[in-house]
Amino acid sequence: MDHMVELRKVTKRFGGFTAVDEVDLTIKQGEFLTLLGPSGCGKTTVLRMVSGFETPSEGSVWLAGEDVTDLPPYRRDVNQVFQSYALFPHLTVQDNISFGLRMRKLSKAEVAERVRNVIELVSLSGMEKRKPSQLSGGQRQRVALARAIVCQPKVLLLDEPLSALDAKLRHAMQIELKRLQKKLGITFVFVTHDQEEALTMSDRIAVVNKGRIEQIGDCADIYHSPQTSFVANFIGPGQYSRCQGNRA
Ligand SMILES: Nc1ncnc2c1ncn2[C@@H]1O[C@H](COP(=O)(O)OP(=O)(O)OP(=O)(O)O)[C@@H](O)[C@H]1O
Repeated sequence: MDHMVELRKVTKRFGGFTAVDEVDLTIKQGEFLTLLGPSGCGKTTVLRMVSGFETPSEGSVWLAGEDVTDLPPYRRDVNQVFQSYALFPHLTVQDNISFGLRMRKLSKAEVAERVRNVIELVSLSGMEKRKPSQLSGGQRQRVALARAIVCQPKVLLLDEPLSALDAKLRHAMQIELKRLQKKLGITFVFVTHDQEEALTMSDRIAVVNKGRIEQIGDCADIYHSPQTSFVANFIGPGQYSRCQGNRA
């Protein structure tokens, strides 16, 4: 199945307010797709309809060719990394990461093996017994990421996952995250309001404004051929070097 995530004419209203307005979006298997737009434009609401925490007012949501519009979150093969990380403070790194697997009733040996692999993948070896309070921001972010990928979801949703990090660490994690995504082949739907971050990481970018997708395309499309004045102004000059780094 080439189309991993599909939104068909999805609208979400909160009372009389339309937060998401007839959005059509198709995301390919293994793609890194970023929803980019200013605060309040509807990015998180789109993500929440993919995860199932929000139900569309109109339209349908499809995952791997299946209409999941009416399925609850736990029946969807997606996982999410939150801005706040949402780690359990009383559990060690190891136990935070294995939590979801233990709920799935896998054998102890299999859980241990998967956790070991993923800890190595996100460079947290040696930190297994620490609690979140004994970690730096970047290390906590890695735990959150490890916890999300250890269950091997088909789709990973990331809502501003790097926004709590300082600029230097943030840039390092952008590169790291992109590398991991390619290696794992998981479809990523990434939310940010940061143009530079979107250009650095994405295969394609959907620019969102007032609940609508204004334009969707790869970095070069968005940067060189903005189709609306909103896209042109929002992307702004001077960001293209990021994009070229990404294409290498
Ligand atoms: N449960 C809700 N009830 C009422 N309005 C809501 C609800 N959730 C979101 N909204 C409104 O819908 C709009 C889109 O919100 P959303 O969180 O999707 O934006 P966003 O683009 O993710 O913004 P940010 O970058 O600030 O997180 C906002 O105006 C918000 O106030």
